[in-house]
Amino acid sequence: MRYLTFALTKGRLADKTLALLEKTGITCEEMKDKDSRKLIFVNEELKMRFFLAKGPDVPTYVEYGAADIGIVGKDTILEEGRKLYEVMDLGFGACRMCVCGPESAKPLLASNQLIRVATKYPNIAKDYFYNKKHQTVEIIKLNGSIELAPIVGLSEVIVDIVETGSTLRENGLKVLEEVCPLSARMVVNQVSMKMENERISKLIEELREVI
Ligand SMILES: Nc1ncnc2c1ncn2[C@@H]1O[C@H](COP(=O)(O)OP(=O)(O)OP(=O)(O)O)[C@@H](O)[C@H]1O
Ligand SMILES: O=P(O)(O)OC[C@H]1O[C@H](OP(=O)(O)OP(=O)(O)O)[C@H](O)[C@@H]1O
Repeated sequence: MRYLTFALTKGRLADKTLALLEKTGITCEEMKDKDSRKLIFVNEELKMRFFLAKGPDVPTYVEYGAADIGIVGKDTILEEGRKLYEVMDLGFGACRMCVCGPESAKPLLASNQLIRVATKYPNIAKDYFYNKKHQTVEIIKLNGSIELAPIVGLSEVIVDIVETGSTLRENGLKVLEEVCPLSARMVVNQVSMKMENERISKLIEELREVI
């Protein structure tokens, strides 16, 4: 039997991902050691391999077949636009992709004026405004602390993740429009889905039972 390889997302989603896998009996104790610099972990008994990667890299590993299965946020799946199967909503990591800004930016969203949109998600932002048949927007790519942009005058609005709403509140910003709900998803390589159908289907069933 060949090894089934899992690409898991580092950071916020990691602990919940490992906890969920553990509920189905998929364990990898070594992976919990936060001080370890080891990159790949093997469970010989289950014939499975696991590694943690930056979110945007997870769909890349899965599309190329370097990982059979990935666990990653829906935002990253949409942004990366890779060829893969999204097979399951895992429920955790729930948040929303939103257009946010100061209340004063609301009329701009309904006008024909060109607006600047700062975001870590340029493809999601572009698609959203294109589908809304909105006026052309200028997308400004940032890598973090996106809420700063309208405060310092870099953009009129932002497209970003909202979870509790605290970051917006503490910076005098509001949700102006909702783009889509988000959560962690399981994704599968298109060839692996055929070649390893039995093992992957069994895994999906087991995950369904514990979610
Ligand atoms: N409040 C939140 N903010 C950001 N992402 C969230 C939030 N809640 C859940 N998520 C999910 O967690 C993933 C982001 O995880 P994390 O915050 O570790 O990465 P990141 O901040 O984008 O990475 P980095 O720190 O490398 O820039 C998102 O892709 C999203 O699906
Ligand atoms: O609604 P909230 O619960 O406040 O969560 C949303 C905030 O969390 C994320 O930022 P993150 O902490 O990842 O930092 P970053 O902006 O540097 O990416 C996101 O980009 C928002 O800024």
